[in-house]
Amino acid sequence: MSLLEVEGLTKSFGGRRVLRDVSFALREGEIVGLVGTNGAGKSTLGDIVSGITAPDAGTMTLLGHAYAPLSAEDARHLGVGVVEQLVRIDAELTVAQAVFRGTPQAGRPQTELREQARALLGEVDLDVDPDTLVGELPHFVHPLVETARVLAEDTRLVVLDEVSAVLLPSEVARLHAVAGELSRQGRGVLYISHRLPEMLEVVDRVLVLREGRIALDAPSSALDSVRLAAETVGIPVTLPVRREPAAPQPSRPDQAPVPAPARPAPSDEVALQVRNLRVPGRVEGVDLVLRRGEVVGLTGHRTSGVREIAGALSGELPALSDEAVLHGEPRSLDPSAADAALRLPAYRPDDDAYGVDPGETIARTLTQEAWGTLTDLRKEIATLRSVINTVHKLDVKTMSIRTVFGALSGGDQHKLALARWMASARDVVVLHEPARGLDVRARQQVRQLLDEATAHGTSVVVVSVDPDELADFCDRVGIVAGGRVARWIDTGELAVDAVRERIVEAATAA
Ligand SMILES: Nc1ncnc2c1ncn2[C@@H]1O[C@H](COP(=O)(O)OP(=O)(O)OP(=O)(O)O)[C@@H](O)[C@H]1O
Repeated sequence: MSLLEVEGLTKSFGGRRVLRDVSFALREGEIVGLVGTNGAGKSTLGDIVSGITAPDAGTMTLLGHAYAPLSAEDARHLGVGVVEQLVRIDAELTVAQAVFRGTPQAGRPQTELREQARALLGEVDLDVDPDTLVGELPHFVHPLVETARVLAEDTRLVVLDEVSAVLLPSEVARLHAVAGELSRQGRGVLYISHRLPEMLEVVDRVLVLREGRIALDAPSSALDSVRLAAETVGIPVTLPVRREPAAPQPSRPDQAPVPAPARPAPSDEVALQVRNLRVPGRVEGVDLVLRRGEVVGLTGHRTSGVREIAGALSGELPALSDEAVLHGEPRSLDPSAADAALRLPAYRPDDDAYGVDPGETIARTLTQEAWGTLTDLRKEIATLRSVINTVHKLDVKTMSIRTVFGALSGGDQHKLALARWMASARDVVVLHEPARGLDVRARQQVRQLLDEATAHGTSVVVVSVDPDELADFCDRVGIVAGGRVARWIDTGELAVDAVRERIVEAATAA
């Protein structure tokens, strides 16, 4: 039986029509993937289904009854829950209170909630004490707490909006186990993601949203990630009725988004050398050599020490080393060492609003100049041209450069913030999750930003949970475990898929 039926949904923001006549059905026990480019309208559709946004037109039914939620709370009462990647739970609550907030049990004493919360956290495989304050948890844990909350309610349908974007492969596997369990219980899942290979492992069916419409509705068994990427960006492919298990069809190069060409090899000149890097209790004896123009990736479990290595390089954590040399100049890993401190600039997409005022226009965000102070018309025209070029080059979906930054889709915000940051990136920099939440084409655009920077001699340390991002962007990838780099994977001679597999294998074993 259909759990959810959506008929003719339409939604516009300002003059931009985001959804046009969207119709689909989701059956009980079905896990349906929703993909599309940045700004395609996936979150908008997820928000309508989960009551956060009202459609302009169209109807929905839930288990055969008319369904038109007035708010997210209303939707939850009617049986539809949502987990958003950027959910921020009140820092003052305990984890147990967070799990039960908005449910009939909310307000019960902590002693009563604790054991039930522990069981639910166990279901999402989250080893967190229910008495911990939410403010003490890293942000990536919030969506998992939120998933436990969905389990606490009698939710018939769960919308997972890019929850996997910030998760390690092992954590994604847990999320998939939860989705599988929901499906076995006859509940439905609408799974929004840009991480296509992983998504295809769990969903039964995939909807591709393109130009506001459902451009493809196909069983996952008929797709692979290359075909799905092509469908996402709108290059038509003919789908076989089912996948041939013995002989997978080779993808024709003209069907796939064009892969970025190989980056020129980094120079032999050493940009940064650190010997025996230590962060007491977390990192032990890491040696790092970064050549000029090289992109080196680091990944590992949450407790592996990978974040601490990055924190030591960017001067956020006090650290020790036997030697640290930046372009031949001795440096100190002690952040308080005045002029000699290493303190590499670091970009983090999960910094609140990327350090950008969400109410500021795209134009001002990119120019970082107060308008009205420019007196030279030619300079003003050149500045605006460069803003328009960036918006075009990065394919940002907006009708005007005067649109406020906060109204852009998550992926478009991230692309612009990264472009702004990279414009002033020099020398050696640390990038955390540079492709987080980006569609297949946007990833190539970020790769291009990196290529341009490295061609000018910038060297980059990429810290990431995403094996595809690491395989695609980096010359070498270090798998961190137990406070050390357990293994280096050279990406140069291997196809991206093979590198991805090695990273997943090594990171899972470490
Ligand atoms: N509240 C809003 N006000 C104005 N425009 C909005 C609003 N919410 C969404 N939009 C616009 O609607 C379009 C679709 O946004 P949406 O967030 O649904 O895209 P998405 O497919 O989820 O993208 P991403 O993959 O980048 O998260 C974007 O162009 C965005 O700018």
